[in-house]
Amino acid sequence: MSYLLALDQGTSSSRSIVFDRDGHIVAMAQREFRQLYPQPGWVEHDPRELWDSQRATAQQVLARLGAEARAIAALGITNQRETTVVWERASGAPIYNAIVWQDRRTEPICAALRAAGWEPLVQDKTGLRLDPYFSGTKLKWILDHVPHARSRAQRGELAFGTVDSWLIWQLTGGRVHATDVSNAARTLLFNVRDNRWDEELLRVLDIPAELLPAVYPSSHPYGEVAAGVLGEYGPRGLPIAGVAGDQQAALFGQACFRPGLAKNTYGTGCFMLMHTGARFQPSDNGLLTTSAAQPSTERAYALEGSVFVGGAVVQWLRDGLRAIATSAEVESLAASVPDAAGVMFVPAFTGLGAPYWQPQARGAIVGLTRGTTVAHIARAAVESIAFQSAALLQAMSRDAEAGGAGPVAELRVDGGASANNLLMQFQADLLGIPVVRPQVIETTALGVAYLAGLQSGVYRSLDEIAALWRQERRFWPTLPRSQAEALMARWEHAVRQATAP
Ligand SMILES: Nc1ncnc2c1ncn2[C@@H]1O[C@H](COP(=O)(O)OP(=O)(O)O)[C@@H](O)[C@H]1O
Ligand SMILES: O=P(O)(O)OC[C@H](O)CO
Repeated sequence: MSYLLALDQGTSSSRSIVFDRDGHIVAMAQREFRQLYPQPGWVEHDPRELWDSQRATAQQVLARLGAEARAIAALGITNQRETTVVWERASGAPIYNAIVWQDRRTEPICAALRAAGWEPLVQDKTGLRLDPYFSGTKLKWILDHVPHARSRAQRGELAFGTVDSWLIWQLTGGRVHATDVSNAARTLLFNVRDNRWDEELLRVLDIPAELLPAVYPSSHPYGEVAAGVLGEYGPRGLPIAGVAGDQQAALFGQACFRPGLAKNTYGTGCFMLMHTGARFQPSDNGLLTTSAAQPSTERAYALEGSVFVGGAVVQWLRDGLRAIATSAEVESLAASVPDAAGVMFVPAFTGLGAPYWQPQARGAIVGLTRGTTVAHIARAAVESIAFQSAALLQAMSRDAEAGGAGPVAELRVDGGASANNLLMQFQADLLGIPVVRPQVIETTALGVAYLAGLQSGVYRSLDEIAALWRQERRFWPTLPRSQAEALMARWEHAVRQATAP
């Protein structure tokens, strides 16, 4: 029996999961770490805590397996994307905290670059936008603000990495400085058409090339875990064989390998990705183009849209309004009324992401009457997750049609909030296509386990992996299309109210 170990370094916790060859979970451990908010709009992690928490969970699952840990054929790494770490090559010490993807401090840098007319070039080469979300301006900020950082970088003394590179460095005892295409694609520095760091973009952002990691396919022999790093049960010479950004890993774990196959992850935010095949396809509808996980040197792309506040709206009901005690309770509260009675909730707490890109928007609850109860607000909150996701899928479908792909036939779902049946049914009703939940919703970790398994010979083909995908439940649309369209029109009206100056 071959096992695969996936390290999933997420925004709020580090997880390690061991899968068997059929994609079943054998052991799992999770640990949270501190979120640091040094100033409004700033979000940081301590890179040492990311590594310590990740290592601790890996050691925990290995200890749980004991002698069976020897059956682990390979290790895969998947991670929160864009988050930026710079460290000293000699000592391995970070020179600044990790600047997290949510951090907005580099908006002035982005605004200056937009004003100088760089956005079309950036979009054409990277598929991204000039937004603080991505690594490039975060790296520039560190080089601009940490004393001597740029000159030290030019002398080759420093290393930059997204979280995958940081973990690879630690796991290999500082021997390997590398990343994969799906992570490099989120930096603003990587030309996703040619799969290489782009000299012109490096010049525009004033980034010395000496900082950059080597870029490999998502299935690749990255190196071996150094002796002792994973404790007494760490298998000797364990190969790091798969690396991918978490959303691309989830697309892979959902077996979306062909154009038109799409998944939506319902976590704190929502991330919808649709595979678009081997051709770079720009979006005309406010989405990003990104590299999908690439198990070989063959190109693979996806369209991506992110909703900033997804399951987080439920956390707000819990912690802000104190309307529920646990996130799961929202389902019964929302189900206690037949509908939201005309209430629309636009949870634009931190602006709106794709396809609206309205950083100044703020939350709005509209359509209140004397009859409105907390149950209606809870229902509208749950529905807002589906409305935002439906707007993404509409944009994606328009792009897919323009690119010659057929319509999206079904939406595969995962993430914590995909457990909410009411939400999933409403999603299917709005979309007019089936919403399909797999048996394993840890698809991020599963995806990178598959990538590592392809490299290490546990799997021989994508078909073999696709055959392992198992449906747990399918939600069929039941609402007449005219009613769904009327609801979407009311949603768009509410969005306009939330974005009005
Ligand atoms: N039954 C539920 N209905 C709606 N939202 C839920 C439910 N259970 C969890 N959530 C939300 O899902 C999110 C957690 O999902 P998870 O996939 O663990 O997120 P992340 O990976 O972003 O930390 C939280 O925002 C939580 O409020
Ligand atoms: O860590 P998650 O699951 O919130 O995902 C974060 C994304 O990768 C950010 O782009």
